[in-house]
Amino acid sequence: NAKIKVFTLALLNKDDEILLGLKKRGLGEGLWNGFGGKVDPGEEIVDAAVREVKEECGLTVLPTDMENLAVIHFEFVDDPVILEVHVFKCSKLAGVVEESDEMSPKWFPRDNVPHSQMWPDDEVWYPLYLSGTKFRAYFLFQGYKTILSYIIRDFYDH
Ligand SMILES: CNc1nc2c(ncn2C)c(=O)[nH]1
Repeated sequence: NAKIKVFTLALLNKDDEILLGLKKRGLGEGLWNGFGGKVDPGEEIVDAAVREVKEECGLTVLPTDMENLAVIHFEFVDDPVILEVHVFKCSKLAGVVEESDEMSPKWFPRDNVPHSQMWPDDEVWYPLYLSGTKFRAYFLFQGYKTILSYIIRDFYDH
């Protein structure tokens, strides 16, 4: 009785930096991550991505400037809920970065992010983000720290 929960994840970059947020509560608390969250019922995924960026770091992004990078499915042993994370990247940002209840934002060099304080899967697929390769991926987790197995297929359009 698998149930799919759809999330967004936006990787915002400017020149050679990426904006990450330190999650203050909820799923991924204490980890640095891109900005995103749940997609509301009836909401377009890209619109949810735009909404979450605004809510979590104050920046305004146009839906047309959100580039689809990946769809990643996360399964957790003994948990029927599968997370379907739609990863976007965007480099056309407007507004001023603001701290929110959810996130403490900080700019990092794109090629030097704090992987030891990020989701373990990020280290696996982050090089594809840096090289701009579109991909689909599946990760099987045991708890939130251990990856039991994963598959990465490039160019998820087909
Ligand atoms: C489970 N790994 C994982 N989950 C995420 C991520 N971003 C949002 N969510 C819910 C991520 O990077 N890894």
